[in-house]
Amino acid sequence: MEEVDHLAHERNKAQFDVEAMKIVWAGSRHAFEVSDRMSRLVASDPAFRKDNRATLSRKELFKNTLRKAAYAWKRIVELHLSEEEASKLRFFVDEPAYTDLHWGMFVPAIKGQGTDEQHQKWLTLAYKMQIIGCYAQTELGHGSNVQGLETTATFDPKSDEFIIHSPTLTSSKWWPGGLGKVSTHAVIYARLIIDGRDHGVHGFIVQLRSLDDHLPLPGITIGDIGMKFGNGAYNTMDNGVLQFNHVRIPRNQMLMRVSQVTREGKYVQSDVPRQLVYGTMVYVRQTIVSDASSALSRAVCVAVRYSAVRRQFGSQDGGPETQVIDYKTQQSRLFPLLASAYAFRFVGEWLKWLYMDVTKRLQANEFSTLPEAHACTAGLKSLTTTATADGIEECRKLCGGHGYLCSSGLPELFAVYVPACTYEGDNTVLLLQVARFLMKTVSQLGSGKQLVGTTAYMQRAEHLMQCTSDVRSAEDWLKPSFILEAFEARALRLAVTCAKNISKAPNPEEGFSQLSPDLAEAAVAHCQLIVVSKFIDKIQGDIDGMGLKEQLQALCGIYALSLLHKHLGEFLSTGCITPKQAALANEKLRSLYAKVRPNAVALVDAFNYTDHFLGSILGRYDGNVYPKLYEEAWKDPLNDSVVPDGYHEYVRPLLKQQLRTAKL
Ligand SMILES: CCCCCCCCCCCCCCCCCCCCCC(=O)SCCNC(=O)CCNC(=O)[C@H](O)C(C)(C)COP(=O)(O)OP(=O)(O)OC[C@H]1O[C@@H](n2cnc3c(N)ncnc32)[C@H](O)[C@@H]1OP(=O)(O)O
Ligand SMILES: Cc1cc2nc3c(=O)[nH]c(=O)nc-3n(C[C@H](O)[C@H](O)[C@H](O)COP(=O)(O)OP(=O)(O)OC[C@H]3O[C@@H](n4cnc5c(N)ncnc54)[C@H](O)[C@@H]3O)c2cc1C
Repeated sequence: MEEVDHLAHERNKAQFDVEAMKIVWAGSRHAFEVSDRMSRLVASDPAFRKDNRATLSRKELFKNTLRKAAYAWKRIVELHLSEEEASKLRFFVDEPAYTDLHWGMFVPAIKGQGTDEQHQKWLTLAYKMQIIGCYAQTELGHGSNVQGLETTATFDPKSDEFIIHSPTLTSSKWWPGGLGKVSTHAVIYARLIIDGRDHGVHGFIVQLRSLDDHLPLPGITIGDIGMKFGNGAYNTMDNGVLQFNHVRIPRNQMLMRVSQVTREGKYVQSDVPRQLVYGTMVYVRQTIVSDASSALSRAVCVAVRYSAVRRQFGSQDGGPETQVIDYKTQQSRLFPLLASAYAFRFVGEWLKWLYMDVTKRLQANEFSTLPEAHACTAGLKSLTTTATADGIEECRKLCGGHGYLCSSGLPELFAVYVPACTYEGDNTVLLLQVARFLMKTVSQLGSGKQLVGTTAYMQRAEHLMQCTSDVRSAEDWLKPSFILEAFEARALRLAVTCAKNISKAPNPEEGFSQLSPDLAEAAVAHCQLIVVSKFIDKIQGDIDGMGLKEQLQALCGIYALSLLHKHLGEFLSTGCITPKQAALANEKLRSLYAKVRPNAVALVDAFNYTDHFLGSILGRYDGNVYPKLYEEAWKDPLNDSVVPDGYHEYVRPLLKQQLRTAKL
């Protein structure tokens, strides 16, 4: 049967080269080709089927994930895939698994905090998956407060070993992914105790399970922590609980790049800053920002395509009804999310560059950019995951009732995504880290210290503290200099106000605590400025292809001006713009929505997602929604029989009783 493209009329309207945009989205032609090849490989292999996840029991679901992970690894080895290809393959398999923690945290923790000898021994095994590792930091009693962890690693000079112990219930490791049922090893974080003295939290490699029969080693109690939010979703992961009862490990299993314990039990701190113990988190936070653009773009792709298919009201003379994407309210909710997906993509690219830069410097023992890398990764992780989780839920609502069906793909996407606001650092806790960095920076203003990187704008504090915007027409709001100045002035003024108020408190810590809600807002303003400025940088760089720049400029304007609209109170109360200028911004925003409207479907096509990856009937490429929704309903196990299980036990007696009552 000939396939009909129900969205062809939308695609024909596009005013830019979609194929060229696919390359901009992917980052380069090479990245596009790898991504395209891997997505097709996964989509065409029935072993990676995922449409039944919501109906499987936890045990079936988990076993299915084990099968897929093993099969994925087999394909990676058979096809000699590079690291880049393998990680794309994993991405398109689209199912959280223990392998994420093995490759995403266990390996990076050893790489970042281990010595050359430790790399030699452990990475060799880990790269071949001859051991499987996880990252066991969080405990039942402490997650955010890493310094509060209670697990102990006590040095025993007699045997040259550490004794790993969980002294309390709250010291049980709790949450690590891959720990519950699969990992053979873990990097665990514990307090280093030597001769009764506590040297704080350090990382140790500990074997948890036998490599022969997978049973926990003596002294180790281990299991899964139970069902999590949503059907399918993150329940493919075995988040675990772990207790140690005086478990001994050799001294050389402490990760010793940052500090060492000698044979004599002497604690030696190297020149490397202690904060490198937190280095794995910096790495993962950076990857989470790119993941945010993937998750948001996926939800937006579904909502845009479906909004173009769905029609409600407005039929005249028997003509077709209005496509819901033509309602201005739909556009004002949907297009800022489309713009955010692009914005997060570009800031994610930049953050990856920043991370690689700081890593190179660290290798050369140059640590000066570490605080900024920490602030940027923490802040952008917080900003993008909050916006993405909220955005996925908004996309579900944008799809009306059908968005609530699992076959829309959106409920599972939300359930699997929303813990990103908590893991790898609670989003509020991370904003307060950014705020500390900002307060330090503000305190250095006027000291003559050169500010660089993302705080360089504060160098112009004298101007930014008193300037008023020169915007005179709606068109002015498209000029990068006007947008940047408004965002810079708002961020700086919020930060300076916080600093002034803190200085009135009895002491800085008390002041910081009292002001923390305002500080979190100042941190958001600073992070939004980073995203806006990186979007502008991207457009000002080399972008080839018919109409691409115009579309990206429109999206950048929508991203910035919709934020301005959302946070209008801050822009007005800090005196960065006037009410008249706010009205002009709104006027511009409306015209940008109109500009994006004919291109909306093509702008989501540029994500190049296969129907397999999207996993959504509403987001199908061909827009053939209704027949497929109808077909899908009949596949539900509840429709296996016409009369449901339980009818004879529970429904029929009820009906009979009502009949009797009726006769009475
Ligand atoms: C299929 C086949 C496959 C094939 C292969 C294919 C490959 C597949 C690959 C797949 C890939 C998938 C990716 C992974 C998936 C992830 C999944 C999710 C997993 C989630 C994991 C987790 O969930 S894992 C636990 C994370 N748990 C936190 O996230 C705790 C937050 N809590 C803190 O992070 C600290 O506790 C907190 C608050 C800073 C206070 O720290 P604190 O108590 O020490 O107190 P302070 O605030 O005073 O900080 C003292 C000074 O340290 C500075 N500083 C602080 N942090 C710093 C830092 N990171 N770097 C530098 N500097 C830092 C600070 O700026 C201060 O500096 P200064 O003194 O100069 O001011
Ligand atoms: C799906 C999932 C997977 C995970 N995987 C892993 C893993 O692989 N390995 C691992 O080690 N951990 C893992 N974790 C744990 C995760 O890192 C922690 O849950 C996270 O760091 C938050 O810590 P918490 O649970 O202690 O939250 P809490 O700190 O208890 O947060 C509770 C509330 O208190 C607030 N709060 C806390 N401290 C402050 C403060 N100083 N100021 C203001 N407000 C504050 C928070 O904002 C939040 O609203 C995972 C968690 C989840 C949900």
